[in-house]
Amino acid sequence: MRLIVCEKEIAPWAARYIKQRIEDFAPTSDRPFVLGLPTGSTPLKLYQKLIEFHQQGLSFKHVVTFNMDEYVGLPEDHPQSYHTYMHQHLFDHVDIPRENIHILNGNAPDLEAECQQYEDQIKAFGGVELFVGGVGEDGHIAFNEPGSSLQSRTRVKPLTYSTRLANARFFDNDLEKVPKLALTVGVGTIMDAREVMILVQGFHKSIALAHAIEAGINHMWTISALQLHPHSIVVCDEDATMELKIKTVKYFKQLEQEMPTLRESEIGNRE
Ligand SMILES: N[C@@H]1[C@@H](O)[C@H](O)[C@@H](COP(=O)(O)O)O[C@@H]1O
Repeated sequence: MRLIVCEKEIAPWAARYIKQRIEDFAPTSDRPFVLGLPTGSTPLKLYQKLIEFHQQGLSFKHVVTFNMDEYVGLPEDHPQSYHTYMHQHLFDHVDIPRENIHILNGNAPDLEAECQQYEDQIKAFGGVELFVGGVGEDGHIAFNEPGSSLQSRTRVKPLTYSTRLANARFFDNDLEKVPKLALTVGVGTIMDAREVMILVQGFHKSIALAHAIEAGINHMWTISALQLHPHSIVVCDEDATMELKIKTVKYFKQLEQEMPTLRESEIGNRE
């Protein structure tokens, strides 16, 4: 695992990394770059940066995206649906073809079939090249709440009280308006990606980050599954490191200083 500690903003590092991965991959229509994407407040600046890069020439024409999750029962055009979020904050501003965009349909008549179809589509594209994600305060990735199987696949998931409380800010601070169910890719789906990059920002995520980096693998902190991934990167700000040992932070910072290369694969034996 790489831990990138950014002094303030994490978006510039993360956006540059994604840009470089897409450019190095040199995607074509026959061999697109398959990118997993998150929602939430953390990736907002990342998307702004990617739009800037697009304005400077980065193309998403041969990028295929799979979003992590979507609420169940929220109309697609609801201001808080992840469909709306993604179009507003990224897709409407770049040259990605509509047919390359995949977001789970939380209004599908058969939700289980919808989830299975999503898994099949990912497989049909040869898997996800880079899955970008955020993390909840309770350590969840996508909507894989505490206690989720670390081998889980895309499925319907009830949201915990704490997640609904955290997300009530997007629903007029009214808990009753926050959906109780979501469709989400599983921990196993994320772990199958060739590379995973998780963004962690703010003091309120520091306990989750400590569980991800220093504690054992535990289904109560689904982010900790990343410890088993051969190519994972956690990009965080200083505030998020507050619960980590000073020694841990120094160690990872030193590693980055000594090996200033962007690609894990080029570093080879570092995991
Ligand atoms: N399903 C999403 C997660 O994918 C996201 O990582 C999390 C954190 O969001 P934020 O970045 O707003 O803290 O929110 C939701 O629960």
